[in-house]
Amino acid sequence: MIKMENVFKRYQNGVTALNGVSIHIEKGEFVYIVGPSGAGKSTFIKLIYREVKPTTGLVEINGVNTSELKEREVPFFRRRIGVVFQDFKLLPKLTVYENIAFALEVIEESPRNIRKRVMEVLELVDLKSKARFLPNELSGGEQQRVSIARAIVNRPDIVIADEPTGNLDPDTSWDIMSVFEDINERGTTIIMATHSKEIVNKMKKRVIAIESGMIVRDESRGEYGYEN
Ligand SMILES: Nc1ncnc2c1ncn2[C@@H]1O[C@H](COP(=O)(O)OP(=O)(O)OP(=O)(O)O)[C@@H](O)[C@H]1O
Repeated sequence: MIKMENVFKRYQNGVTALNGVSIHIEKGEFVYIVGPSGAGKSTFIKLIYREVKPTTGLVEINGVNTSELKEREVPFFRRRIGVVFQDFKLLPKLTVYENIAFALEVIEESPRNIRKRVMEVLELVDLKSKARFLPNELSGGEQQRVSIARAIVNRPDIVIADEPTGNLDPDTSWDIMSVFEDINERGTTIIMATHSKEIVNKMKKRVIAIESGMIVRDESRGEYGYEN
């Protein structure tokens, strides 16, 4: 499902963010990406949804070589990938409902289907009662739940999350993690970059550690492995 072979990523300023990465991630896995600041975690995540392309090497997602994608094919490719960010990235003038529906409107789902799917995901993240609220009327954890709902409303095969609990307090972070666990139990692959030692050590999932652009550890029930 996610395959990288000997991937190098060098940015235009000359920084080599990834330095020969090879990895396979299968459908339904839950994977933590850990490592020091600047190690290349975000770059690894961005390669998966084709925010960046490898300089050399192969990145294949759901059988698609991302280097071969044309710009106009990228939106279609991304329909099968949900993305959750540390800073939520909700549209401030749209309600909770509209923020989620937007992801379906752009792919021209029928109004009936949109309503059904939005209500389903709002139920999953336990926010039905706040459907008409604006993002700034919600707590940080609620906003992150909206952004997760938006990421999954297309029923993607893969959800990637870059530091999704980075702006949240510990209790709220655990709520968010249980939402990700629910989504994973329904068969969706989850790839999450995090600096949270507590979360990684408690969850006992696959852990891939990146340092200086290289994979230095890949354990099936791993630990965070750093002091922070
Ligand atoms: N768009 C860019 N242009 C140039 N250099 C970049 C760009 N994005 C990242 N880098 C550099 O690539 C390296 C890896 O960055 P990346 O964001 O992937 O690390 P990270 O492990 O996610 O770090 P953090 O934990 O601090 O978020 C860093 O040296 C960074 O400065």
